[in-house]
Amino acid sequence: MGGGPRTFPGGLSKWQYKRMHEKLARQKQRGLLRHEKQLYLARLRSEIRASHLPGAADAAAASPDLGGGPTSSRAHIRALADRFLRPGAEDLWNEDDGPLRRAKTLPRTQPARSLPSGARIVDWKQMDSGKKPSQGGSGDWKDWEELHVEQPRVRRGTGVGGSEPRLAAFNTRREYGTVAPWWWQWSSGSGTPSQRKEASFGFFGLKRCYSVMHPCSPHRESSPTLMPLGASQSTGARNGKETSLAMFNQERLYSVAARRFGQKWRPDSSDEDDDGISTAKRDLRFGKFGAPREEESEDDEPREASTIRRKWSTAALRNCDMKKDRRALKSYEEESNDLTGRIQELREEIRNREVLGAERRRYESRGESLFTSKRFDECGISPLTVKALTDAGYVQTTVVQEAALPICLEGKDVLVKAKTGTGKSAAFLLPAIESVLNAMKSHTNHRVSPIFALVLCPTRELAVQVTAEANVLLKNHQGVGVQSLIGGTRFKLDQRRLESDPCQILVATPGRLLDHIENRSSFSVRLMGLKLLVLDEADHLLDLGFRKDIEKIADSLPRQRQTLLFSATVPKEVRRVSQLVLNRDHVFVDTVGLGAVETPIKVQQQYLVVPHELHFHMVHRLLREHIDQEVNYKVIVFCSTAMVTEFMYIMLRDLKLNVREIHSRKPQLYRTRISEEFRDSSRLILVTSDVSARGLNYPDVTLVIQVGVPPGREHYIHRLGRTGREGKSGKGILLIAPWEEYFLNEITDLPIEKAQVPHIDQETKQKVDDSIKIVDMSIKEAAYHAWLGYYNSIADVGRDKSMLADLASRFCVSIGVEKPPALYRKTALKMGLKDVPGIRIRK
Ligand SMILES: Nc1ncnc2c1ncn2[C@@H]1O[C@H](COP(=O)(O)OP(=O)(O)OP(=O)(O)O)[C@@H](O)[C@H]1O
Repeated sequence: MGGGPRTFPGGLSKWQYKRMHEKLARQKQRGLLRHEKQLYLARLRSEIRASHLPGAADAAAASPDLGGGPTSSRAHIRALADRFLRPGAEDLWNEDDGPLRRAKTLPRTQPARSLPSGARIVDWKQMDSGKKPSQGGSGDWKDWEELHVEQPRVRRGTGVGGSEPRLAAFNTRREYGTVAPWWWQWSSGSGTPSQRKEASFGFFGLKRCYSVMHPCSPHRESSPTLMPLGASQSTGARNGKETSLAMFNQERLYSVAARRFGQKWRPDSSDEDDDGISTAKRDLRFGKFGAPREEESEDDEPREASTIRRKWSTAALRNCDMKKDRRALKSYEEESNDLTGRIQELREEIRNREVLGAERRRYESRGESLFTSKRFDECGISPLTVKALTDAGYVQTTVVQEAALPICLEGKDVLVKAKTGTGKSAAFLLPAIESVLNAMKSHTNHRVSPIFALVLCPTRELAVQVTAEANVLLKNHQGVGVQSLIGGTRFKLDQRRLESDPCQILVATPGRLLDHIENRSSFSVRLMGLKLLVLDEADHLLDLGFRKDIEKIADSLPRQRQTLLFSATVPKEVRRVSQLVLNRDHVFVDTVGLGAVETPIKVQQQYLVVPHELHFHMVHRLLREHIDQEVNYKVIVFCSTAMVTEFMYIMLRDLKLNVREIHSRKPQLYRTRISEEFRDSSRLILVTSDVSARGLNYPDVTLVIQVGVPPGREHYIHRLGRTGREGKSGKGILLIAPWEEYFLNEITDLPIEKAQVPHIDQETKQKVDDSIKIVDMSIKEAAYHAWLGYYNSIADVGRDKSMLADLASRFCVSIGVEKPPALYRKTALKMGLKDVPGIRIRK
């Protein structure tokens, strides 16, 4: 394994080194966020303060931008607004920023699942009704067996079973969901909570795009934007088109924001004096967009405002916020030109959005048919590539390919979100090939053979798969090559391969790529010609575990390049950190849609709540049942850790099931061989860990079983996505213990149902118990340690150490170990498990 000359400074082991990096990355992320918040609040404070200083009006006239410094305050506000309010950035909003859609579409009596804007609204509803999501489950598994065996199928969320009181603490997410928005709590006004909630809905329902300025707003309480729903709607845009126009009207946002600080805003001239701009001009600016004028939507200064302003104005940023030079006003013609350009931009944005929306509606109305009517020969890609595509059976584009290809081929940076199994690989490989072909035309230096396109994948198997797909697409292009660079192979061999067979497209895993960058200067030189960088499974690559490596890699690549990010899941945090690699003007292509179900519609999703002690028996039972029903079965069983995977594999093999295993503890050659075998066969079961969760395209998987809670919602979606690919049907089962039900709160928007628990007869139970017995004790011990480490790292579970120890003991029973194996003192210390009852320490 490994093989490369990776050195770990300070004599650290690989794992210590990895952990240290993860910790540093976490700290860095926290620091960045904190810094950004502080900066933002400081800007706001300085604005308010400036407007209240003696002679502020004069000063404002003389020096309208009191921000000064490297970035002016208004420029910073504009930058933030740009980032958070551009079309498609809705998912960057925090839970407490309020609902995303207009209030009109969200009748409060409507069931949460049918609300278009999804989970956020559910939280508010829960808050309203004081209802809590179901917390089923009994404490004792023996009682449970009697109680649950013939339990009728109940849809989750309808409140089944009683909750296990001491496990209620796990429902932290639910608790967060009910916390009032921070700006709301901040409010100094009176009123009943429900009234204030109405007000907040009204505010965001009407002009959510303004709320980025809200933290500094000194007049929240009496602003007309805080009116009840009905009233606020009456001042909203008058028809559908106007609504969308108003949504994109960023100038208007800046203007309103500036007014909130007692200053005026001037489109596209953030640092300029706004004096002298006539109302007529302002009307011209806003009237054409169909949005109401500022005067119509913004209230006068409220009474409480001055008090709050005074309070805030005590914060001082001193001279560093003072603008030094006064800038010249733009001429009227320049203004008009700006405006015309802006209108054009807005029109384009709206058209793009309409096209994508229409495409998505078509996609959904076809019952999630994967393909569009657009053919590859209409996409502007090389005829030789089209020929290769046709040979491979690709004629029509899929939804994501149709949506992403034109933008990628334009050379723009793109972040693409599309469901699992919908053809994202081709959507980034085709632009990569085009980019290479273009670069080769202009490349004249034959001494070094540059790598023009680099694709990063989080796992080795995925990198191998993407390389294979690229090879298929390149088959008619003489002189264009693709290679993979993955861990688990010998570094020297990689080196020789790269030198003897230079490629233009490289598919790599981050760790091994970094080894080459850091240790081979000739390799870094080859990367200097890079034109295109792709991050497949981008959210994972930008996650804490990889981020440091990605940052280092990005630092060693040319800044003038195109970057494409692809994933089936794009959480908010990832949208934020994606700016590490994307340029500011990147496009976000979301073929899933905000509030839409993120999993393939044709995949039936169920969950089973079974005590830990019976998990292995239940997996065997489910597999047997599936094998009986499905002639060409092909099943993937996901386990939480590599060692639990190993345990499960040995047990199932002993039960005479046709089973294979892939996890990180296996040598790479073995992993690749098994992966290929599983891809090409049917009537096979693959037991695996999260190394197989993302991107891997195993055709015709009929069932995915997830044993225990996945680390997060995204993991659940990606694991499930191994079935129901290319628009086919499939089935997913999540097997959890009663205390793991907290996870269901993370996937409330997915169509998952509680399934009837199959009965396990005594004979089957005995058979499984016997197979558990034959597993080697060292594997059981390792599985226990790994299990403990896994759940300790999950915040919802790891918080209460004594409970964790208790649950781990129950896991021990399930793997046939009476007494929990002892931990090394150092490990226990690191995990915060020293002196915790139930945790044994090695002497
Ligand atoms: N235009 C097309 N025509 C026919 N088949 C296609 C087309 N595009 C992709 N496919 C096939 O669809 C399957 C899924 O593609 P791919 O692996 O790229 O999905 P994905 O969206 O990247 O999935 P994941 O999110 O799991 O990574 C593959 O078998 C691929 O060959």
